[in-house]
Amino acid sequence: MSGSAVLRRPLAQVSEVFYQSDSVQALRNSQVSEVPAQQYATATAVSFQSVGKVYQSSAGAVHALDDITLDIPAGSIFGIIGRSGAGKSSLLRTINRLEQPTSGKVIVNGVDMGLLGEAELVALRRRIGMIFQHFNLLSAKTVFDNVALPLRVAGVRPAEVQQRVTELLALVGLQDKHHVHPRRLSGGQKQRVGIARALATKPEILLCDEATSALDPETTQSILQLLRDINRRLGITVILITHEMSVIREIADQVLVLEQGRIAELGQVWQVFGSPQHAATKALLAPLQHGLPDDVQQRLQAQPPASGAYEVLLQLDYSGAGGLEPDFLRIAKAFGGDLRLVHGGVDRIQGHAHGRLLLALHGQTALPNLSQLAQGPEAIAHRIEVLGYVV
Ligand SMILES: Nc1ncnc2c1ncn2[C@@H]1O[C@H](COP(=O)(O)OP(=O)(O)OP(=O)(O)O)[C@@H](O)[C@H]1O
Repeated sequence: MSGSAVLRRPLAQVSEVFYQSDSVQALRNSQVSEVPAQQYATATAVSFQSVGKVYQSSAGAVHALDDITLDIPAGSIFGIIGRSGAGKSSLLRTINRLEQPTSGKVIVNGVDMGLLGEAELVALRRRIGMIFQHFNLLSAKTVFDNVALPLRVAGVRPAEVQQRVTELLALVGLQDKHHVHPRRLSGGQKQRVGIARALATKPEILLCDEATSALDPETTQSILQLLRDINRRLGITVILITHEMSVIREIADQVLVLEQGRIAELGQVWQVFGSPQHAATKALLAPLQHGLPDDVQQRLQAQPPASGAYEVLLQLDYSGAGGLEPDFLRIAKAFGGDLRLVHGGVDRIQGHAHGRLLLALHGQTALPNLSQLAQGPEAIAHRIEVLGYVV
């Protein structure tokens, strides 16, 4: 049996004892072989069908989720983003039924979560791992015992617990920390323990609740790299919530933008980043954009000065569509040469160039037709705008 075959076992078998002796070998196999992406091309890991959630609070009813309908492809990394209170946690927690929807259905690998009895739910939760912003480790237990806990609760034999935990700690790079207590670990190491623990029962889905929000940027990168690795090597569907667009840009395939409990935007990450439609998406993307630096802003004039030398400040935007990338030779030709790069940058998201360049054009009297330069096969950018004039 291949590793991926074990990992993709249908959830209809939720009442079986999940952990089997072949699982360790399966994990080992799956660690060395990448799972072909096409295997998951049509499968759906989670299907939300008209999901609504209303909390009753002393201040009245809170409509946290409203008519959420979407599918999360199996084997993908799916990001959920939104401002504080948008409903991210509520939605994520309906997947393992930590929250019950008030209306609608959540279908996990074909199983209607709302129909499961308690025993089935316990078994199913072993197939859905979860990691948390504050790690939720047991401080009195060692790293080994934290990771072993879900296996022991599931009745796994000690020899197998030993073997599996050893493998998992090697997988997350903590092979030398078996007997250390969490208080002696860094934040990133604690999250690695959390990830190992979440993977202990060989889940098909990993839920990440602001998993990097308490970490510094460098540690965030290493945890995101680990999550990407787990997704690719083990074929586990990763569903993460975050309030940071940079996290989405780094690892997600698709992104859902929630706003006041509703779907504001949903799509491939490069498309949503390249052409954000909703005000909430634009606001979330703002910190990542190369806005006008203050010193340039202060010198910017709406009209060219009547006399003397000046520069025209141009903004060129790249949305990722059609394979169009900044080509400085063509840009210089289009504007007649005398250009300098003032500010900006381009990111590659899922192979698409996305970003913004601010260029200062010197000594120009007549500009070319900007809308023509942003159209058709000869386009030099997706959008070109004159921001003003700098003396
Ligand atoms: N148990 C609860 N009782 C009452 N209201 C709740 C409860 N849980 C969440 N809410 C409310 O539901 C809405 C959505 O909350 P949720 O935590 O899902 O949003 P979020 O996007 O995860 O927010 P954050 O980023 O701040 O964690 C908010 O208005 C919140 O106050």
